[in-house]
Amino acid sequence: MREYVTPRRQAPRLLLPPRRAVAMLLLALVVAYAIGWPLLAPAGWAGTDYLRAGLAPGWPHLMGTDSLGHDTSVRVAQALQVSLAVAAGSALAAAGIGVVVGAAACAGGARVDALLMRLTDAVAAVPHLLATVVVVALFRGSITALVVALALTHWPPVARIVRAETQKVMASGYVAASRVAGFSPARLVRHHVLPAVAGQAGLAVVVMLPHAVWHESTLSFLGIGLPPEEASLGTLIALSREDLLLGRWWALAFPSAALIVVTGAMALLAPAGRRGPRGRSPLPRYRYDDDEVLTQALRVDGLTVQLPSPDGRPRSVLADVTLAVHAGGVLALVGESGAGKSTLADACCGLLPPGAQVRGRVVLPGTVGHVPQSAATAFTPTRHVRGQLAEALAVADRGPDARRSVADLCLEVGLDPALADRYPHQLSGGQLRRAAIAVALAITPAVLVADEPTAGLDAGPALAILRLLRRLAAERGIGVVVITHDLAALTVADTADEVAVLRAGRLCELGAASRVLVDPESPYTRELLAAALHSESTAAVDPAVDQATDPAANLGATVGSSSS
Ligand SMILES: Nc1ncnc2c1ncn2[C@@H]1O[C@H](COP(=O)(O)OP(=O)(O)OP(=O)(O)O)[C@@H](O)[C@H]1O
Repeated sequence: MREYVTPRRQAPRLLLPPRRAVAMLLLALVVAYAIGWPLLAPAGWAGTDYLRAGLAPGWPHLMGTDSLGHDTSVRVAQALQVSLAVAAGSALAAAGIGVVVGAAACAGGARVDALLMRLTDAVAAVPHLLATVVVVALFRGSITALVVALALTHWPPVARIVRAETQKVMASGYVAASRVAGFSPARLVRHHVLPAVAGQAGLAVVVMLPHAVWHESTLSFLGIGLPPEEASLGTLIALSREDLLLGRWWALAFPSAALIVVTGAMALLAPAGRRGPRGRSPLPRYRYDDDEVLTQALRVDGLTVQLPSPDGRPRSVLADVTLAVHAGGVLALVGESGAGKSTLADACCGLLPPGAQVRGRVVLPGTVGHVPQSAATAFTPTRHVRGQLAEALAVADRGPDARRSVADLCLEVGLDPALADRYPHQLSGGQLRRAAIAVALAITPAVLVADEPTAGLDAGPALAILRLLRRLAAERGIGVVVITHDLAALTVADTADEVAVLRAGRLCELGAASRVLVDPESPYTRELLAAALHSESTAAVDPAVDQATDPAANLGATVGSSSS
């Protein structure tokens, strides 16, 4: 027995994760110190004054003074100005070059792409520090030379990411739809490519910032960056060697601390991978209770779900939903678009999005199989279906089904096993649905939740899918929840035992299909039925088509017979 209860309210979401908020605060303090302190400090503190040379930290020179009498706090602030300018300049320039090269490689055709990618490989193959040393040696002592050198040696990763991201976006269905709608190339770039690439370019800038600070410090420390009289973290650390011999530890300690703080804060700015809201998995927690005997395959008790709306406030999507699915039975979940059907399916499968607030419970005696609304999302597009089915069989604890093969699974869902050697996009809509059902069945679920398994299919194939689910429920003795808009198909064939009608997140009718579909109590169900029975799809149900698309008859279907 597994029970899913999430009664806890989640804390309101913060604008920024705490780690990045701390990084922003630290950086703001560093920038304020770097810019503000040289202006606020007494005028003479930045100049040479042998009378105050080598003073230890104390009042009024809190960080002490160096061997020429410069106040260390002012020198460190000036050095931070240089480091921040070099870091920001080189990171922005490298990202800019990378974006231009990556986008040009995508837009310029195969030859330009090959040429630019070979150039990218060549630049990436040169050791960064060595290349930077050569460029800086030609223009010694110039901040501009440092920025140019760092930018010229650090753009290749950005170019590669931008090229890959642009290729992915250009191959996507929404760009194809925009092309068909007549979008010009410039509009495609503005609407689709730039928003996708902007995030990666921004990330590249953030990652490059601390890297550039270290490079600048290293070069100046080695004496090939900025001249010694120019304050930079690298030159201050290099000059501190002599002070250290005289016991003036502060000459090394404060520039080093500034270097660690500024690079640490910049590194913390980069986003980390997240597992869910504030690092927690969005999957539900299950509680096992073997003593309780559950007669149903799935039970939902008083489930209330709130999802975050765009303004961040929770919005009620499901309210106090209670229903059950019997083993071997089919429950059809119907309702208008936006009623909350998919949210209920997601709650049963533990797929609610981060930030969802849940009350009530979902009780399952075993595992749950999920057939997603878009069957293609059940598969990795770059791998054959066979490998993915085999993987699903291998990872599942299948008990008595342990010896089943991919072919058995395909035959069970009425899919020609030969079709499993194709990529997902080489299957028709109906074939892909069957393959997605096969993946869900591979784990031998106690309950199968199929979200709109008939969406986009003609009446015949849609009916065949509903009949397949009916047969699976009976043969396997599992509970099936089928979400559908297709009330016409439900009324034509005996495909559901019970029907639950959702309206605006509330259950407005629940009962035997033979009653609800013939003599509904709720006026809303009557409206839904009337609309469905007058739709074109009802008229299109042709017994001959239905027969031809029956699971057994579907074997051997060709790719060209796409039905969606
Ligand atoms: N991730 C989400 N965050 C916030 N709101 C969401 C999210 N997903 C869905 N919603 C909202 O929840 C409500 C119910 O959506 P749901 O997808 O469950 O409806 P549905 O009945 O399955 O609709 P359809 O039949 O069109 O698929 C909708 O108003 C939708 O805008």
